[in-house]
Amino acid sequence: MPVNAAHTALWPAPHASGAVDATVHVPGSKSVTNRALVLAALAAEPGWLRRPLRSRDTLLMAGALRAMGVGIEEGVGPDGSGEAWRVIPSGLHGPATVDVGNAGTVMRFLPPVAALADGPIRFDGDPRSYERPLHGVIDALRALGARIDDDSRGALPLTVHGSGALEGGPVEIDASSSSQFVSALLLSGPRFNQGVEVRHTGSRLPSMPHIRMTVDMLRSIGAQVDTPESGGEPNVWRVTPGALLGRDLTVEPDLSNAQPFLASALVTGGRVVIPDWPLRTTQPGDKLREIFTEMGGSCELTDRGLEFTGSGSIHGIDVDLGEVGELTPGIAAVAALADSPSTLRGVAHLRLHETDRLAALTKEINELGGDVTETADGLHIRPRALHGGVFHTYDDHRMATAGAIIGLAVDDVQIENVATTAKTLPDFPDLWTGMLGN
Ligand SMILES: O=C(O)C1=C[C@@H](OP(=O)(O)O)[C@@H](O)[C@H](O)C1
Ligand SMILES: C=C(OP(=O)(O)O)C(=O)O
Repeated sequence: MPVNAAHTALWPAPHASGAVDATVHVPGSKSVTNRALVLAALAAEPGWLRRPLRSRDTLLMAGALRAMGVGIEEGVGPDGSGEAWRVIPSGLHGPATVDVGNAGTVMRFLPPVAALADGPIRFDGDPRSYERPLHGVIDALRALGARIDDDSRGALPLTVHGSGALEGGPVEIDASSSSQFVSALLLSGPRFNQGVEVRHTGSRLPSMPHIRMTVDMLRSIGAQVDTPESGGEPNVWRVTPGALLGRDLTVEPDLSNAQPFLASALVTGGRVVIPDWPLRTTQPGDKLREIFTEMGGSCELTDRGLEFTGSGSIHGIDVDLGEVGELTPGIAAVAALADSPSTLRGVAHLRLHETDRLAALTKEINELGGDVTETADGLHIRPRALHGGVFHTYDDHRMATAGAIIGLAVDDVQIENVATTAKTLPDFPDLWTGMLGN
């Protein structure tokens, strides 16, 4: 394989010379953008998506839907303001090839869409995508009537032989390795002949806010969804078949990508404002208001956005992150700089994320002089004086931002392949140096 210069490049993580005081406009949510694209593509009429995130994961989603026949055009929204995509649904068809990259949302949300297309849709992606769990989606689709060739591995690469429709109906899955299995089946459910009834049979289910996001977004375009929270059975979600409306949706800022900026206020005893922080949201990043407050900050939602202030001290935390697993790398980075130990629990499934995040965080923080140990389902972090060195990212955007957080407080930290932040936040290096006033 040719050596990719971007991969080996080292980015000197800026050291903060004083308390940060900045307003940071964080681009749109990956999870909202990719759900909105799928739902708009399945709708009965065109829709608008304003302020969509433009990053590797969302451009892969848009490219895949275009390959299946969906129109996604650049434009300004109906009110004339802001960048927007106009999504024009059409008869989904193959043959087509989908590159999922290493995007969980693309590899899991699109096979059910492909089952509704007419013709074969081939799915392939980065080497890591072959290792990420997909069996829940594949097995469920087969049980619901789809034909899939996957070389019996239950993983990528695979081909979905769509026949233009899917019977649907009740299905059992074990989604303990990824909530995205549930979201994937629910998102396409309104277009299955019988809708879908998903029953999760595993002992635990991570990332519940992301399932709530799926349900909320389905309901907002006219789908009928019964959930455990709306009086249904525990662990059962039911989507009624029906047409989806074309919507005009403005994407919220990505609150998980706001994390490193908020962390900078904690680490430097400074203040950061994130404009357009939603008052009500299903994004897991909203939990940062609570977690980072417990770790020593304070926050206030004002008409300027979320104003977050660090006190100058960082406290350790004992917290179950099972609902908000994608926040783990950033919390681990802050915890490594705290005045007391931390225990992060409930995140065993992170071993199958972009990289094995528990192993990667342990190794990289320890190589800077830290004292982190892996547990069965998380990390113990005992803060120690850290020193500079190379912080490897393993093609994981959240490892890169975690390293940048540590670099604020520790001299001479170099981030290998900071360009991997393009997965969800291509502007990260510029936003980071801009925030620091460089
Ligand atoms: O549905 C989504 O948009 C996501 C769900 C979560 O996945 P897992 O349940 O696999 O952790 C999360 O970690 C990921 O970043 C985004
Ligand atoms: C786990 C993540 O992404 P994905 O959507 O690829 O699962 C993440 O963004 O932290």
